[in-house]
Amino acid sequence: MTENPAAPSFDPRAGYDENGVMEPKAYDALLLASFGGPEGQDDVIPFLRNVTRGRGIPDERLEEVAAHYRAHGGVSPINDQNRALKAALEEELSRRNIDLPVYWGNRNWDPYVPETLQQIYDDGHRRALTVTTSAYSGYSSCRQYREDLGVALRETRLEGKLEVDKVRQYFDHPGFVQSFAEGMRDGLRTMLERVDDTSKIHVFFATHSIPDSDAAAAGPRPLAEELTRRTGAEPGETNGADAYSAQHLAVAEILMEVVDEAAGIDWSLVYQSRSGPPSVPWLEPDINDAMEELAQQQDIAGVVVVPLGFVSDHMEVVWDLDTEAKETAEELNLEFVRTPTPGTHQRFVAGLVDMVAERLAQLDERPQRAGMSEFGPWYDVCRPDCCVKTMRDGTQKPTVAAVDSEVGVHA
Ligand SMILES: CC1=C(CCC(=O)O)c2cc3nc(cc4[nH]c(cc5[nH]c(cc1n2)c(C)c5CCC(=O)O)c(CCC(=O)O)c4C)C(CCC(=O)O)=C3C
Ligand SMILES: [Fe+2]
Repeated sequence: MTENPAAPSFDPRAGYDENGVMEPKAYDALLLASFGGPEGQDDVIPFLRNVTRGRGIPDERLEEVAAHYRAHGGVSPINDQNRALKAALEEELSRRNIDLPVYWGNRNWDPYVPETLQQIYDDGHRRALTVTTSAYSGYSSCRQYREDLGVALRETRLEGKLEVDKVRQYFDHPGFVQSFAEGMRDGLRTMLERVDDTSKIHVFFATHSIPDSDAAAAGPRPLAEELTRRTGAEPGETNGADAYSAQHLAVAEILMEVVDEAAGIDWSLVYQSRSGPPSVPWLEPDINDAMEELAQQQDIAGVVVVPLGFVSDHMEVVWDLDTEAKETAEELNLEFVRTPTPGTHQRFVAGLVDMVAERLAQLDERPQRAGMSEFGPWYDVCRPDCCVKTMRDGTQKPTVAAVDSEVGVHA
């Protein structure tokens, strides 16, 4: 199915409405799609080559990143976290008497997405619903997953045989938000025991930096245009003027509101883990720079870091926050508390299963679509050109789960 991005027409046979809400279907498999990570020293460089495939990241940068993995025995914590999440999803599905087998496939390491799709098909399933370990809109966090699924369907020749849809981005789903809220409560209590003056505490909401151009392309075009207008930003200017940062700011605001311990405490959204050449602008400020500037400007004694952009404690959390940002705090004589990621928090897992259950035609009762911010609940089926990125050779990859998807539909 092809859509004209300028004037999308909605084909009622496609099974979704003009708000991108997909009608329930009889899905017969659930795919947990994640990033993947190395499981030993020998995996580190091949893994990094996979991640940076076709993007010309210099070897020096790969070596720099490799060092973070090397220091942890060449093992990323992400795979064990996904095994635990898969088990938790299976348990929650079974608790609710939902009969849906769960499969796991990664973009960059074994088990890879194409093999997993083949396995799903070989096991006799024909309609898979995907949940990714990524909550926000953007190329890396949404579209790249949809592309990898689209490319995998072509590669395995399962196009037209296996239908693949995806659960919407869930940044403002109550399950995701509540798991952060609980961690923030505990983290702030710990901080308040060390620093008894709230004016000397600052909350940093930390997320993955992305290129400004990816941020500007995140989400549907009309929303990006509206945000740019609303914030009075210059074209290309970010931080609230693009869907990626606006979604984070909206969730941060909700958290500051629902967590009583946060009353009277200042906060800001900061970024981490930037890569790529310095000539390409990425979202700023970096958490370390922001901490230094704050310490210069104000009488500050402690920082609470909420890893708002991350679903589990993977390498970018344990290295860039728990190692580097913590060191910066120590140098500046600041107390440092990093609050938990959702991981396998019961509210988070139940929230993911709610979003799956909403989509299942075989259930008598489906949960309401929930979303706590003005942006949610997000689209089940992405808008035309959502989070688009044109490849270096000028082509675009096939995607699933969007109105302009050509694969993954009509099994
Ligand atoms: C938005 C976002 C998420 C969250 C959403 C999602 O989950 O997808 C995410 C997750 C992750 N990113 C991860 C690791 C890496 N990300 C890299 C590179 C990049 N990430 C980017 C963005 C994101 N990344 C971008 C714009 C690049 C630039 C290069 C490119 O255009 O691709 C590189 C290459 C080396 C480097 O340049 O740093 C590595 C090794 C791991 C695994 C950690 C572990 O092993 O525990 C995870 C979960
Ligand atoms: Fe998207």
